[in-house]
Amino acid sequence: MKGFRQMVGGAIRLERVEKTYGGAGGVQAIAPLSVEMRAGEAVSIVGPSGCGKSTLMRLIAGLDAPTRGTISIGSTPVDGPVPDIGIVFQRDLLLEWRSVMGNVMLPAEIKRLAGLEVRAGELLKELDVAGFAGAYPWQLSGGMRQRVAIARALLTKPALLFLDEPFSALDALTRDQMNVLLQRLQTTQHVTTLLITHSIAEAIFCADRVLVMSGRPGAILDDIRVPFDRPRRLAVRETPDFTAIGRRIREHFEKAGVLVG
Ligand SMILES: Nc1ncnc2c1ncn2[C@@H]1O[C@H](COP(=O)(O)OP(=O)(O)OP(=O)(O)O)[C@@H](O)[C@H]1O
Repeated sequence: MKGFRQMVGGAIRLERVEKTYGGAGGVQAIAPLSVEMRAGEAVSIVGPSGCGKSTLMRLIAGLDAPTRGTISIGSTPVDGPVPDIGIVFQRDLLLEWRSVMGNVMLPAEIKRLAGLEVRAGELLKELDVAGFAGAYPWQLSGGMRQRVAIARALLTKPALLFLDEPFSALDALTRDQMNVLLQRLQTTQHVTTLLITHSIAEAIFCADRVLVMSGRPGAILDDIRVPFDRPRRLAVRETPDFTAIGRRIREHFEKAGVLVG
């Protein structure tokens, strides 16, 4: 485990990565793209629908191979599924027949890791669902289910946490709560986080850096550092600096014609 942790603990580096589905004449999802993410950094990716955000995440996770270019994590090239990575999707993918604790402990069972019960309990507490450890997913609200999915993703202390539009199906208030919770987790869990979102405010609030993607084939239009201290309160969204970053992102989309203001 320690050796592996060293392997995935480093920076994520993409060099001239391209992805075309379906061979020559197929759908070019990612244009040649180079970017680096530091270990422990929280990065959001925001971009129009179909621009290749999920593709990019799948490539970094090693779940799909680039057509051209290279990806490495630390000093190790990504040439297959990256182990020790927690992934959260829009659908929580909880197993309905398992309790909350049973769902959170699933990665430990699959990887045959013993002694993670205490960590599971701590994560449920940190995510404010400790009182529901014995409940079943169908007894929980959407926001609570997603908290459990995040606890499950973090159980084995992954170096990387990837979230693909995790809060898109939640109501606005619950989504705000989840944003506060995610940025709190990023400071307590010291995990490199990659968040894909359609929400400009969410992208800024949750991250140290926002990558703005163009329409397909996806390229990086802008790379914006987010300067706010942590922990962050929602009120930061009303500050002039936050508004200015939001405007800068929106202008990219307006210029590209994907957002009419
Ligand atoms: N397995 C696949 N085979 C063929 N084309 C695909 C495949 N996966 C994605 N695509 C295409 O690649 C492009 C990028 O898709 P991707 O899902 O990465 O975009 P996205 O930015 O995550 O979209 P959204 O915001 O709508 O979720 C799209 O045109 C999509 O139709």
